[in-house]
Amino acid sequence: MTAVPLPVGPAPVKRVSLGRRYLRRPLGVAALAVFAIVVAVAVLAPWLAPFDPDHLDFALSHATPGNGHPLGGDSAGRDILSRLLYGARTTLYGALITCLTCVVLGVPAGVAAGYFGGVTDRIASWISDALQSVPVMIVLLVVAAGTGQNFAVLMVTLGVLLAPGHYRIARARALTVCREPYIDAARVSGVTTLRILRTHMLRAVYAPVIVQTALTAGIAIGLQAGLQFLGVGSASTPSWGQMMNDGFQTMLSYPLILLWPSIALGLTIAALAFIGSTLADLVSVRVELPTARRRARVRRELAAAPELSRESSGPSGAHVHEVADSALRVENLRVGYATRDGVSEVVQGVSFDAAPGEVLGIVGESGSGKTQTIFSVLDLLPAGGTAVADGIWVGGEEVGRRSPKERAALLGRAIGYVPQEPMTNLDPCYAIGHQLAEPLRRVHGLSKAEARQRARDVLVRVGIQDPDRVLKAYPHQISGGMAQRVLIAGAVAGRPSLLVADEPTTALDVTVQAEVLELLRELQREYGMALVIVTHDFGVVADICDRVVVMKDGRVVETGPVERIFQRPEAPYTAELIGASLDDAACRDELDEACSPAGVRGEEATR
Ligand SMILES: Nc1ncnc2c1ncn2[C@@H]1O[C@H](COP(=O)(O)OP(=O)(O)OP(=O)(O)O)[C@@H](O)[C@H]1O
Repeated sequence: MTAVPLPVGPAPVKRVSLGRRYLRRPLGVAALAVFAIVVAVAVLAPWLAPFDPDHLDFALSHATPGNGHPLGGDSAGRDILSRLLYGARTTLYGALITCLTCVVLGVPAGVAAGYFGGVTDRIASWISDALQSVPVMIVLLVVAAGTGQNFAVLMVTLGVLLAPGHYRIARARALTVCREPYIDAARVSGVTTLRILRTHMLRAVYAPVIVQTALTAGIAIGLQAGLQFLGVGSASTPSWGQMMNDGFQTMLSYPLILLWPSIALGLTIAALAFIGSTLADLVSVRVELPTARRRARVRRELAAAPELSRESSGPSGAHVHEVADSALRVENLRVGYATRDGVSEVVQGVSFDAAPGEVLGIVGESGSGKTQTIFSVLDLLPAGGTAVADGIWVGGEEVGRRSPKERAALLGRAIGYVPQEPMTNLDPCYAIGHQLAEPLRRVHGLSKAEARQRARDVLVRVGIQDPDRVLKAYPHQISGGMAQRVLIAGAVAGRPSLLVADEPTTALDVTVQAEVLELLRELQREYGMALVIVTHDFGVVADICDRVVVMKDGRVVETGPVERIFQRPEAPYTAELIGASLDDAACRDELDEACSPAGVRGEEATR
């Protein structure tokens, strides 16, 4: 196999600017090129136009292309090419006025409504709704009649009528951003409201506003042409809408007169629509989903890695049980992400196992690869992540080579999962009862009544005092500790043989942490499950684990029984981690106890 160099550890993420990402989209680049040509034509029209656009030459009336007039002449005998070039000026000038009006009115109003809420939001939203219910064309015709067809006033009016688009986008973005902790932090540290609005809020809305502006420009150009087609606007100013009106009169006998302005209008509106949708794609999709080819490349490179150097990237960790005796066995697991510089390998040949009835802790500092390891076991790696392993066994059966569908079928049946953040893992739109009963019905085929009863029973089992109230409650109506109990109830409701818990206590306060750990231990004993618990805290390991796998930089640095690891850590990194946990949790009795030889829990460290 060819040796492929792998950068060890995750490569730093390079921020690529919106402009550079845009230039990688061929359709977007083509649209931008077309629009740039229209802009250049509009600016350079006086130099490019071969004739005065209003010069009448009756011999040119309905003339076909040729004789120094590449596009021929219109009904009144004017050069079509010259009028088309000058028409681009009118079109873009009108679109510019409309877009500026939308941005100036819609964006500050939307940001203020989202940020301040209350009366400001109600009034601004009411005005926006009212403007949206107004028939645009009729209002424009009335304004045209009332202002002597003043083009600029018409375009400003159109901007006012289209401003709700910008308002809604800015408001929605501001509503999300103003709840972010960094905005609270800015407020608390005394940053003025004006500065928060200017630096944080406006920066957050600029990308969607650019997208909306591109789309609005297309709409404005279309409506403007419609008005000119109806005869609104100065007859002495060349415009594409007017030219279309002229061509429409003689469409059957001289179709070319209608064709040229239609092409110009169609191309410009299409270019703006493609620019808008390319930008929308770029600002809304942050994660690039890997193609099948990219995935295959990562897989090939990961598979090639062990042959490079066993010392630097070979398997790490060890097994202590036979495959048939293990609830979980992972052999030489590698996880990689494709980056511009090659594959970034975030888990590098990790091996470990856990027996039924055993509690295995996977411990390590932040970024050591714990979550990536267990997500590979669950087949829940984020988009872009690829895992390869010599084998993953659950309950003695090899599952690593099964299809994604078969892997998914293990979740909720053979494998239960308790996540880190209880609140974000419960859907705020559904009652707890529904969220617990639904998987039992879908996965285990229970009837509605049976699923509800099973959900109630597990809630009682995880220590919820008033299960009937909790079944009817929505996530925001229960505490974080209760939410974690609910998730534990959901994870064990299907009676799995393996329970995986990812930092299950990190988001909870200290007293609730101890209760949740105790509950996990009890359930694990009662159901005879293997419990694999991911944590960065040796206190948690001391509390409930039998064995521990210590990870650093995507590799296993040490594996062993908890008592041995605490008393005689072999790797200096393990000793460092234990020391840090002791410093952080000076009053945690279990940790002090585990570290003192006298405190060994009776059992000898036999493995
Ligand atoms: N989607 C991703 N794309 C690229 N790299 C990633 C991705 N997710 C995680 N990583 C990288 O994988 C490495 C291991 O991450 P992992 O989440 O497993 O760490 P961890 O040990 O669980 O730490 P923590 O407790 O902070 O989550 C990290 O350095 C991270 O940068």
